[in-house]
Amino acid sequence: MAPRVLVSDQLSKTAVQIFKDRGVEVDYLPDLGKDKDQLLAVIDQYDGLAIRSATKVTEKVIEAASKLKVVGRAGIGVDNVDIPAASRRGIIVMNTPFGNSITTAEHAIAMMFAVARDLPAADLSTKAGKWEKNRFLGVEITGKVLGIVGCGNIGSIVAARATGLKMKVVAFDPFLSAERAEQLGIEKVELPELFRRADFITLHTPLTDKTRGIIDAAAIAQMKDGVRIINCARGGLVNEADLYAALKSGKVAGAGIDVFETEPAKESPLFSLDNVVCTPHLGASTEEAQENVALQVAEQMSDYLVNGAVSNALNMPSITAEEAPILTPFVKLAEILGAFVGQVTEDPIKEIEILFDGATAAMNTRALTSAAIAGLLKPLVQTVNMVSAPLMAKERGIIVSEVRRDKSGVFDGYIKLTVKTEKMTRSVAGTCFADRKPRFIQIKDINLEAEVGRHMLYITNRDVPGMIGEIGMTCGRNKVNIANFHLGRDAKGGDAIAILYLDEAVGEAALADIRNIEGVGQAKLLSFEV
Ligand SMILES: NC(=O)c1ccc[n+]([C@@H]2O[C@H](COP(=O)([O-])OP(=O)(O)OC[C@H]3O[C@@H](n4cnc5c(N)ncnc54)[C@H](O)[C@@H]3O)[C@@H](O)[C@H]2O)c1
Ligand SMILES: O=C(O)[C@H](O)COP(=O)(O)O
Repeated sequence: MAPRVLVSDQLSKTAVQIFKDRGVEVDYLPDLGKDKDQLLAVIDQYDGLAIRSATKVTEKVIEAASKLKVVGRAGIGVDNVDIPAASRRGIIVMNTPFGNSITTAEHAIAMMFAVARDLPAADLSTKAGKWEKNRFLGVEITGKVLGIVGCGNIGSIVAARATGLKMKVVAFDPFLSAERAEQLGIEKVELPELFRRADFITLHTPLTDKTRGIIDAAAIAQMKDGVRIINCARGGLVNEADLYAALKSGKVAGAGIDVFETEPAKESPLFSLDNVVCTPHLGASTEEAQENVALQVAEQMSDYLVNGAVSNALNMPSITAEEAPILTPFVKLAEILGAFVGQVTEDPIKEIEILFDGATAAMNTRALTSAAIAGLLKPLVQTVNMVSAPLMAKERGIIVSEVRRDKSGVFDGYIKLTVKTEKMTRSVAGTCFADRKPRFIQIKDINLEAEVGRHMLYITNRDVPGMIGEIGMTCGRNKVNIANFHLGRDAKGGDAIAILYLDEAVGEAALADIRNIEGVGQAKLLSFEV
């Protein structure tokens, strides 16, 4: 059945055409996202949800979305999506990190000019027939210091535009390297210095616990008298009450505000001030940006729903369309290795080490690791998948580590999973041959070669004569047909394992009979999604 997507925000119709062209059914209901009850009522019908900022993807929406696999944000900010809740349910959240950056940077620059020259107030006054030539005395931006808080995609574009306008740019961003600052022709400074030196301040950070209220009364007190502040990033970065007070007192000469603490912002004390220019979250609203983000989100979501390719996901490693076919059998293998240890290990797992040998070391190991953890946790949490697995492992305090190494044996590449509990360490290794089918190649450091079946019996035993016959006869007596029987041992007469691929699952009685065979240690029925 074709996957089905709901577009619940005002996206360009380009998205609809792309979904259709890619074989995805699509319902275009661009106002539905504003009505949370309606969204809750229909969301269980969809595999994908394409949104902008008006749709709030809350934990409640995610709980109701029984089929949902992907949320696609046509834009950058995902603060309207409960990502931890989505991750827990294995739903990928993706955005389009670059599609509207230029447009938003241009809006910040437009705001700066509008504030510097009182354009909206002058426009209103002129249209009212007042011709107040003496009322509006602006400031030049040439030669002024622009302080950029947050110098990522948008902040960097603003920096480039501002230096072109002959401003002196200083920036505060903990992740801005000295080389990048030099490349941009700007000065990297700490926040207090930026506050002290800037004539204009523009914000381009996400809203996080650290950035909330980054512009408040205490910050404003450190600024130059007559500073002008622009916020085209997120409401909440600026404490609006503190900004209002500073605008009233004249400490802040003007502000350009595109985003508000509460949106839609239908009322605000800021609206009463002439020296504030407000827009209704229009940063990304140009024809070009909206085409870009709609096209990109529809392609990314279709790629995922149709081919399993993942790009720009915020809660899962990327898998490109090119690597998806090569990676898929190894994702399955990693999941099966995880499922093996998850089923045979009875004590709580403390640590997981995933060794990527040879060709597998050059693959997308983050995706493979996620798949291995997902397989391992499945016996405990049925709903876990590659998206939710790393978070769930973390929540359970399991330490995960990856090791990559050059080809070390006869196989071109293999994956080995080792888990540690309080009491023991257990490992399993596997590979995929040219037929793309997963095989176990080592269990508990004992070499063997076993295909993976839906139902398997895992037996540890002493290496004594007659064991194969005993196990075979016991299965036969219990009417269990063996499709394949693989053996391995560490030394003659030492520890051995048998792994049997069965036509159907064995019952408890048969398992008890096998456990009663002289020399058998563990006997466990395993099942794999193959
Ligand atoms: N108004 C709009 O319509 C509109 C449009 C697009 C984006 N946005 C918003 O603009 C913001 C920036 O977007 P972007 O694409 O440039 O994001 P980005 O991730 O590329 O850049 C954000 C930068 O902020 C920096 N940062 C994080 N915490 C910081 C802190 N405490 N102090 C200083 N810097 C910090 C990061 O290191 C990063 O470099 C986002 O909040 C996004 O949602 C708004
Ligand atoms: O984060 C973003 O991309 C912007 O805030 C744009 O939001 P919008 O798509 O709702 O205009």
